[in-house]
Amino acid sequence: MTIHIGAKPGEIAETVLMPGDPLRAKWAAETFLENPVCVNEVRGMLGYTGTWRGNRVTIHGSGMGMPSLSIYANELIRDYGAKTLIRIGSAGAMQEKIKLRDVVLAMTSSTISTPSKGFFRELNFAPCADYDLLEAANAAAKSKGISTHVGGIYSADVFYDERPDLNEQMTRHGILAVEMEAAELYTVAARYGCRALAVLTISDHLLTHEALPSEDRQSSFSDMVEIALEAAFPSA
Ligand SMILES: O=P(O)(O)O[C@H]1O[C@H](CO)[C@@H](O)[C@H]1O
Ligand SMILES: O=c1cc[nH]c(=O)[nH]1
Repeated sequence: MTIHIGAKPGEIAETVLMPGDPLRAKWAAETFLENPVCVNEVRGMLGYTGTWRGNRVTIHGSGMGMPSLSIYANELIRDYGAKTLIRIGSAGAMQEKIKLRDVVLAMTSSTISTPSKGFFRELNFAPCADYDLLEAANAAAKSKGISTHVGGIYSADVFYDERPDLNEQMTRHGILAVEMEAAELYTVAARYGCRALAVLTISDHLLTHEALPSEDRQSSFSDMVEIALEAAFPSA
């Protein structure tokens, strides 16, 4: 057990899928895993371990924002031995060509700040995805015919953004989408020699102001869960 995770030693798999929403962890585990067992309920941050095509997988919530994700990623890696961490999140599109329900694979993520910024000091560390995971996820998405975009995203610290000028610059520089966790996931994974990727579903559009109705969100997330599992276990 750790301060934030109640799982016993051995109850967390080396491969962990991390949605922001703990109820998405429950839904994904019950929908995609065989024999899912709840291994964490501390603070309502649900985590489940089961198998997918014979491979052990944990699906564990990260909470919203980089400080929350950082707590869970650190404990999953340092205390439970997680080696591959794949975020399965929602994101807001920042390019016209990207549509609702499209999938974005984050090659890298720009930020104003991450919880790791303090010790990087003057260095602008460039968080990046694990290449093998990225390539496998792209192949899985293509084989399913899912509309997918690969490139840079923005991990924001705030959901209610007061900097339209900054968003304009990111759109201008090709940033695909905004979410709130990937940069810290990539940074913590890099620190401990782990593999990480963010697979994102577009839930709303910053340019067109369209949004998925809340009742459609969960069903629209199936593609990204399947892509994440196939990326983690490409030969399964
Ligand atoms: O759908 P999740 O994974 O929570 O991700 C996105 O949704 C939340 C904001 O509504 C933030 O966590 C953002 O990154
Ligand atoms: O962080 C997020 C997630 C979805 N949509 C947004 O605009 N921001």
